[in-house]
Amino acid sequence: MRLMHEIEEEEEEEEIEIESSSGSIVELGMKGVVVGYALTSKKIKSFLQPKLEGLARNKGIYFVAIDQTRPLTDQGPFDIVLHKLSGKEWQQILEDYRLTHPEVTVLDPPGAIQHVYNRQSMLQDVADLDFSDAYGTVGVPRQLVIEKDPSSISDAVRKAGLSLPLVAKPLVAKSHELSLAYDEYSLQKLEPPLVLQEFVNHGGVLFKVYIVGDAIKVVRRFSLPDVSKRELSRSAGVFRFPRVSSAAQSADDADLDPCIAELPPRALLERLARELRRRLVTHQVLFNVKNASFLSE
Ligand SMILES: Nc1ncnc2c1ncn2[C@@H]1O[C@H](COP(=O)(O)OP(=O)(O)OP(=O)(O)O)[C@@H](O)[C@H]1O
Ligand SMILES: O=P(O)(O)O[C@H]1[C@H](O)[C@@H](O)[C@H](OP(=O)(O)O)[C@@H](OP(=O)(O)O)[C@H]1O
Repeated sequence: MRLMHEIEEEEEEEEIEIESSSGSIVELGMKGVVVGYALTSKKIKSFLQPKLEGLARNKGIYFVAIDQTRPLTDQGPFDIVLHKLSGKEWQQILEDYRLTHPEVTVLDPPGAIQHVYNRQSMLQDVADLDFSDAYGTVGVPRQLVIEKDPSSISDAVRKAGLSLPLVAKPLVAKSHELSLAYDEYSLQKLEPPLVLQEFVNHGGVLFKVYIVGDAIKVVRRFSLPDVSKRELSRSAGVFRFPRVSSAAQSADDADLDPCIAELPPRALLERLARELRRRLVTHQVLFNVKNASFLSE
């Protein structure tokens, strides 16, 4: 991204006109920041809302839709390319564009996304943190990656010594996709590639932490309730929980026991954000924090 003072110094630069996503022609002069976006229609609906566009416009930030049927280099000029599309062809287009336009910030480069899309590589960074201080500890639940062959799962689980119930998540992250397997026999019903994690009782509440730059925002969400030994012994099967802890599950205003409702200490989040930012080369960090009982394990 060009810095404001650099833009101001470019005295000879011509004013440019762009068509904003609302369709109106915008004269940018020398001060605007143009964000070209390539998003799914789902993401446009959830993210690019009129309120955001208005706020951004007031700050001189303009969102411009990228036309995927035309070469990227023929569009813009952009200061930032914001995208959430997958596919090899699109990745190649972005990589080529980054080479010819090093002055443009691509959010995020395909290589950096691959790293956080895959739950194994993403969680490896967390496991490597070796993070423990006065405010708590951070770790990854005991887990196992199953690449293929559902019939081998129960053997692999036994060998790894994982305890039931087990949480199953697609290896390549798919938001809010989650299943819970209560018994060994049912494990063969799961669909690899996936990550199997020991279920961690956490009081039915979790904290979702959003970090962009120096800004940290924590929200409280309802989660899966604790599983007691008694319940485990009486339950069998695989249960899907596709929307667990999604935005509709907000517990921000719920009247909860302070023991489970207390937000994670700010100092812990700041340190965690700092550490992860060093390791994950993406521009945004988003992670879920279970409550104090999880952190103190
Ligand atoms: N090992 C676990 N033990 C207990 N509950 C878990 C465990 N892992 C995940 N959960 C529950 O499932 C939810 C989804 O967790 P997951 O790690 O799959 O996040 P995600 O799909 O990456 O979420 P998002 O896309 O919302 O960031 C968590 O919010 C939590 O409620
Ligand atoms: O609303 P929160 O709890 O923050 O969860 C988000 C997930 O973390 C994102 O992964 C979702 O985006 P994708 O569906 O593009 O992965 C995102 O989808 P959305 O942009 O359609 O709302 C959300 O589901």
